Amino acid sequence: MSNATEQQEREFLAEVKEKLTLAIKRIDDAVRQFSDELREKKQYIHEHQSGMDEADMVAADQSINRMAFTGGAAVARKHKLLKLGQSPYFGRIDFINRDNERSIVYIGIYAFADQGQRTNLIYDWRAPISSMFYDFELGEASYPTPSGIVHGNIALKRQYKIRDGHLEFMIENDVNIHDDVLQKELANSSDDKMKNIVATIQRDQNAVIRNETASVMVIQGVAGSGKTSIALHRIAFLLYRFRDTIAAKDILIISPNKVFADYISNVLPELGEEHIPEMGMDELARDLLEKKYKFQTFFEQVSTLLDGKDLAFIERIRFKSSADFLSKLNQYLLYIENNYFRVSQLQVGQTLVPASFIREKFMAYHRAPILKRFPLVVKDVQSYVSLKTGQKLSGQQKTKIWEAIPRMFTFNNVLDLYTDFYRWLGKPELFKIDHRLIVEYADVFALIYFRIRLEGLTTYNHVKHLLVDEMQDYTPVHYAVLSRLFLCRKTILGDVSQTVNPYSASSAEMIEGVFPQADVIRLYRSYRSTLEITAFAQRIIPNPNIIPMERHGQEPTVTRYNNSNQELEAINQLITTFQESQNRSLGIICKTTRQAADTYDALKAPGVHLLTSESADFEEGVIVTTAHLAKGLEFDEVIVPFASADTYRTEADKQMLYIACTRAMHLLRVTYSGELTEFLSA
Ligand SMILES: Nc1ncnc2c1ncn2[C@@H]1O[C@H](COP(=O)(O)OP(=O)(O)OP(=O)(O)O)[C@@H](O)[C@H]1O
Repeated sequence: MSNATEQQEREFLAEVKEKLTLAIKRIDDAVRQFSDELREKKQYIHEHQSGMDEADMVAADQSINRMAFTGGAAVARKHKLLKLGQSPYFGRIDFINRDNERSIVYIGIYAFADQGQRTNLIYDWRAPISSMFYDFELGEASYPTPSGIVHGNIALKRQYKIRDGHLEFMIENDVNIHDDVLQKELANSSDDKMKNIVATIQRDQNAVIRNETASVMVIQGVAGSGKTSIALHRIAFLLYRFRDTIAAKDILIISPNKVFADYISNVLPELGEEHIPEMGMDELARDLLEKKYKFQTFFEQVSTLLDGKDLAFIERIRFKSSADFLSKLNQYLLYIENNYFRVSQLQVGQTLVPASFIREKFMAYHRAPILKRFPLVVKDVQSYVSLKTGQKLSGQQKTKIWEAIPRMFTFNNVLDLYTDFYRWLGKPELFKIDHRLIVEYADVFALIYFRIRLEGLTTYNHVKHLLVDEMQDYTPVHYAVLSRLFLCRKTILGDVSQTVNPYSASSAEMIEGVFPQADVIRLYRSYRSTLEITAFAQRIIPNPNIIPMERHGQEPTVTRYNNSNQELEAINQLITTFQESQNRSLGIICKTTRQAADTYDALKAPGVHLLTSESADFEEGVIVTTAHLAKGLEFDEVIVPFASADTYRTEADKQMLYIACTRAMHLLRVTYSGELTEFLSA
């Protein structure tokens, strides 16, 4: 790039910064004025309160609220401008349209306009025109607008890295794009929160982020393909694109655990959006079962699986995770509707209510959940009787009808019907409920499904977009529940290779079976790990379709120690080395909760944290945890201890090992004593 060009760019940056400072000052002045006015107004009301009637008070209140709201919006705007001051923009395209008009489009996290000249100095990355930055190189380009597609040419394309207001570097994209900047971004060390990727969103990712039409979008992406990042950017995009109809509070993220929720909590605020409501699947279950049943959590189910080999337990899980299970549940519901309402004629006083009348009414309410039809049928029977007799019913007669009708149905509570389902199926052994009445995790969503179908549950109508991460962990029954409760658009993402329970994993195809209208997107490029780490993880679970980034680092190591004490000593050494390095996060990822707790106790070094299913935050530094909890997270360095044949034996263990290794961005070390697991010995 010529010196003159660079000079021009530096001048432009200085000008933008100056204008930002001015805009911030204007906001400060306005906020000061607001708060003065607000104070005066309050003072005035206070002094004149006695002379004001109800209407005056309401009007005064409203005007105060309005002022406070405007003041709040000004403060939020200032916050954004301060952020822009740190890094005003990251890209530029010069677009020449068919009328030969040139638009210079600088792109940043938010838009910023020059008030004086009424021009846009910086465009929001989500603006229609900004999409060309991600979608095109130099030459022909186009972008969609509400009034049609605009065609033209990109004459110039640049990328910038501006940090703390200083231009660190600038790249002219004449040939191959993005890669330099992307490489630099990926080489950075990771802290305790997920980062935004607006400056380097890739083309296939951009298509997912900006998709406006899909009612259900299923993203199957390999480890580190940016699924979670993309889903969050998609939310930011939708909030921008549909800002008149969707607000942050209308979105719900269903996340696997609190730590993950904490880990991703930064991305949307960084993009200028408010915090999005979030909920765990277990939390949702607790809500829907209204504390009527106690149940095993998903985390406990996985721990039980990893601890031993209870074949019957596995069999129960396997069956209840199948699409066949869902269809059997549906068949049973149809069966009881047709067979369990055993009507007989009912005598009320002198009147005989014919069985056919009662059945006909029961069937006529086919839109209502079965257990909710009885009160409706009762009302009809009452009307029938009073019409026949020409008299009002006595209290006794009413009671008789209220008791008799529900009794015609074989069962009238959900748990009894659910138990009966297994009898009907001829497999009563598939339902186990322990003496403390704790329901197994595999039954939880089936029970909820029964509640929905038999009793009806209110839907989450206020939610306008649902985001479900780690889709592979949920079964057809989960999705049947979600689709009945959330009638809104959905983004569902995950990776079938990263399941923590191989007996209940769902693929994109299976989810497509539940949502036939879904757009299914597959992502194969992996960004997180160095090529060496990705190649290493491929030895555990090969995926010929994965496309690793051309980013190199140290070859992962597999080291044997004579015993676990020596192994722990070596890990202690590695922690010291890490603490002296530039890297900011180190994950020591074990298979089981017990191993993680023991390792943590044995290490007891300062700055080492234990992450459990109870933890709420993801802390920077050294973290000891399990593969299950580390799923979705990433670390600069990862140590996978105890990788012996004893620890990693089963299919479930293999998955855990894969998840553990794919958490590493730059450095991976595997340690063991005894014999190495067969999953790594090939
Ligand atoms: N376009 C991109 N530019 C810069 N970094 C990216 C890009 N896409 C992904 N990344 C980075 O790759 C890493 C993995 O992203 P993310 O965690 O979203 O992937 P994922 O597919 O959800 O991973 P996993 O399923 O393995 O948990 C993150 O560090 C993210 O910042």
